Amino acid sequence: MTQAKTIMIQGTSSHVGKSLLCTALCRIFKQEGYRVAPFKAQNMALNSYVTPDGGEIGRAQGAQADAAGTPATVKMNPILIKPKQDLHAQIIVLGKPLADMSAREYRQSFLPEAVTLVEQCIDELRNQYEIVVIEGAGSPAEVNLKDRDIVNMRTAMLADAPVILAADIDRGGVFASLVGTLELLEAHERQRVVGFIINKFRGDFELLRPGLEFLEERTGRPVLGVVPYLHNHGIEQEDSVSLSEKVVGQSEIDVAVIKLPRISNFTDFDSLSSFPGVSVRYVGPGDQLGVPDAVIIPGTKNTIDDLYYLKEKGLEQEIVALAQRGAAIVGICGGYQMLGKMLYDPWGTEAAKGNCPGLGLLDISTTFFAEKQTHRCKAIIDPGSLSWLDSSHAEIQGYEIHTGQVEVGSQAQPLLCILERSGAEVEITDGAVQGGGKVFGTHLHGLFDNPSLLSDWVNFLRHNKGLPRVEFKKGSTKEDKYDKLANQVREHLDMEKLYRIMGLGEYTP
Ligand SMILES: NC(=O)CC[C@H](N)C(=O)O
Repeated sequence: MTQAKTIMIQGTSSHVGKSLLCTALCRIFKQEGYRVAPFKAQNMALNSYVTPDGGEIGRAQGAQADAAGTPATVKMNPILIKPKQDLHAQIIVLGKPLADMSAREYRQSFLPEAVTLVEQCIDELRNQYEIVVIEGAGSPAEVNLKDRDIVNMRTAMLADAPVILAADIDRGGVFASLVGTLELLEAHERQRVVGFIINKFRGDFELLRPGLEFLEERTGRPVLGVVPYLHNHGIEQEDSVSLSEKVVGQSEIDVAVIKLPRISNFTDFDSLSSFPGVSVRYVGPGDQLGVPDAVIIPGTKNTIDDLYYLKEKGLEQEIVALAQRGAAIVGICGGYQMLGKMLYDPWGTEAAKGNCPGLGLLDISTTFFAEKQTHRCKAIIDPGSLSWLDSSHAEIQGYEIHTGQVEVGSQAQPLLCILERSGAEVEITDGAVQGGGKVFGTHLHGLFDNPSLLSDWVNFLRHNKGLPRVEFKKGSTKEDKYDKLANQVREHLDMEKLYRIMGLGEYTP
């Protein structure tokens, strides 16, 4: 059986744009007619993606599979590390939680097996697809971590992948970081590096040219592309760094999202922040909550510890006071659980801290179980639960990632009924509402990615302020965005050289 060709993007550091470059490559090769799969051996992130069969992987590989036009599978990101408490993380293996481990336990008891797992996944993908686009993590030159590397050069060797080193010119130091990274690699690793990509360029190309010549002369390797800084591409990246880059301007509707220490799936609010007239402010430690029109408590890897955070920072009282003044309050997943009266953690699934009273804005109580629910869902909002929702907008989609189970008390009303979970028909109520829809919560992530529901909610907030209705004009689709990204990146890549390096034959534009 012929195995897929492979190409790997590694970086000189984190956040040089590896994920986005891999997404672009997945789409470029798809456009060229290849069957493409993305791969990253191990991710550390709290934003995760639920595969169609209910497995949990990093969001970047999910987006890359979408860009490649293939269903995401757990093999594309077999290990996902979700930091939970300071020194502990939940280790997700092949889409399901394996155990909570300290860094030391991970290294000693799991890493040796991990190599075999990574190898099997790469082999399977290579047997099934024609091209596998592989992403590294951080930098391959962390000499202190070399013995535990499974995600950079170890993966490149297992996949027999040529490696392109990418660097971020916007940060500066690009020549030193590329030459320095090469220098610190072992000879056999260095041989794998076939060229460079200078990413996030926004200067005068003529001024850069001597630098490129220097690089090629000094290292004997080509610069395969100088890719411009791409703004507003609208494509998800999972790094938490990207949250601090989100900028907000002045606008008519002020939505405050509490930036919990273990915030998860903050991509939930991307569509909301693109809605005309809405600004989404992430309120972190030291930021003022102020008097927003709505407060959203987002998902969290650790509801109980993050609830203590709200209490310690005085945010609990502030949010309750805002609710009393009539602000809209929304809780998504962990944030939904926090809005309730009590949270019980009899088995210490979340934290060592046991039970904890919630904000009491919804008459619900949550108990955390060992079993985690990860599903893509179709659901229907209960008629009459949200006074502001047009009844023709009640069918929604979302996804679940939680261990908590909620009981709804008599003062609250259930929000919705899940009708399909991971492809199977079900009938499960979820979420709760009080005050006709002023305060509500649900376990479903991706709620605001339902454009009609989003528009109705924003217009409800506008109505409360005496502002006129606005319609949410559907922007470009995800498919258009991937095509645009691919076209922009392709234009700045030496495709002929890339094809030759990957053994794909002649490139015909
Ligand atoms: N995604 C989330 O917000 C999860 C909430 C909570 N940690 C649970 O597992 O139930």
